[in-house]
Amino acid sequence: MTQLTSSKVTVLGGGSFGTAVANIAALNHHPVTLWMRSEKQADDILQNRQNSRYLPGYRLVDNLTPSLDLESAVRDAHYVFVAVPSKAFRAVVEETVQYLPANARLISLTKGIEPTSFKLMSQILHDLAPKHDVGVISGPNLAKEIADNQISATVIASYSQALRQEVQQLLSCPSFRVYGNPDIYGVEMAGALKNIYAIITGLAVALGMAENTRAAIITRSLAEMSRFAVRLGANPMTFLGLAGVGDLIVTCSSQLSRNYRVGYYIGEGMTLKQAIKKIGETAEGINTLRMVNEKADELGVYMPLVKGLYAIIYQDMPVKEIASRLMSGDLAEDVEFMSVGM
Ligand SMILES: NC(=O)C1=CN([C@@H]2O[C@H](COP(=O)(O)OP(=O)(O)OC[C@H]3O[C@@H](n4cnc5c(N)ncnc54)[C@H](OP(=O)(O)O)[C@@H]3O)[C@@H](O)[C@H]2O)C=CC1
Ligand SMILES: O=C(CO)COP(=O)(O)O
Repeated sequence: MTQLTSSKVTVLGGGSFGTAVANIAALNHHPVTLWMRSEKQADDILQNRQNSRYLPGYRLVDNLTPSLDLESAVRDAHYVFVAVPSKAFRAVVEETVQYLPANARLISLTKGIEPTSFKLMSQILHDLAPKHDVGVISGPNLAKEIADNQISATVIASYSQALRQEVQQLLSCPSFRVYGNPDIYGVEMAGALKNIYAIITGLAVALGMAENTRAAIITRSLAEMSRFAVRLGANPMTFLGLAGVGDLIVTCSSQLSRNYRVGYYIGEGMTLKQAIKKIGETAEGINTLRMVNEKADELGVYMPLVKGLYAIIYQDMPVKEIASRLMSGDLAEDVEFMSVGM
């Protein structure tokens, strides 16, 4: 692999993950521009070297520069990472493409699915910038732990081997290791789906579930999400890697996960609206749940955990009734992607 020289990196979206990834690239001595829409947050970074709204207490490297001007942020970028929530993704990229240099690589950091089209973020990038190489980063990557330089690993997925290798070099450092995977669809789908199961686990923890229960939920979640994604074309092996089981474990275990906290607060008795307001940041799993529930019906894929959470959140069904339904479904084999248990 050839050594990557200093490259201009731009990250679109100054939330927790955009800021954390921008800081890693800056730590690796690349000049980094972090584009955001809030003047207050940009000033905060310039003056205090921190993003107090999303990553309070973490010092940002000096060669990370905030910007409010999309054109100048993107104009001479080699790598453009997009880290805005999925509901804003298309609009932000639509505005960006007019300024993109011809050889710029586009990489999504977003873990969600576009409503109505059911497109993943890389598919939106392909739609809007068909001549550009596209990639996706996904894995067990809680933003605060990355900002804290805790040892973490992730996956860069792209059909382009050159892009995969470049991004591996761009972001790898002593606390962050980047693996490659050509299965862009599987990696991206895994990142979107695991948010649903984090909500379920958070809810179950708030209701006092035992450790056996958590292990059963996580494992059956993995079977369910793989079954769904494989039906749509993903490689099942991807789900045994960092972007699959890795991200599922961390998001179903940590209070740092916003999706897990949504479930936890609902388990404590809040309404969905109250839980979202309390978190005040992006929790993609809520919208993903609605879309996947509908798509599972359309495709005829068996997804009892998705169905159960949907019934609890959107149809006011009591958790006890859903749990007892899950435990009395048809008995099935364990280790098989198309199994129908739980
Ligand atoms: N946080 C994490 O640990 C991880 C997050 N991700 C994924 O990254 C994506 C982004 O999440 P994250 O950074 O955590 O989210 P946050 O909620 O922390 O921040 C969202 C950011 O997007 C900005 N934004 C929202 N809408 C727009 C818009 N229309 N135009 C411009 N900027 C906009 C917000 O700006 P403003 O402040 O002005 O509203 C804010 O800077 C999500 O899909 C998430 O799943 C992936 C891995 C880890
Ligand atoms: O994707 C994440 C960790 O990999 C972050 O999860 P949340 O969006 O639930 O905080």
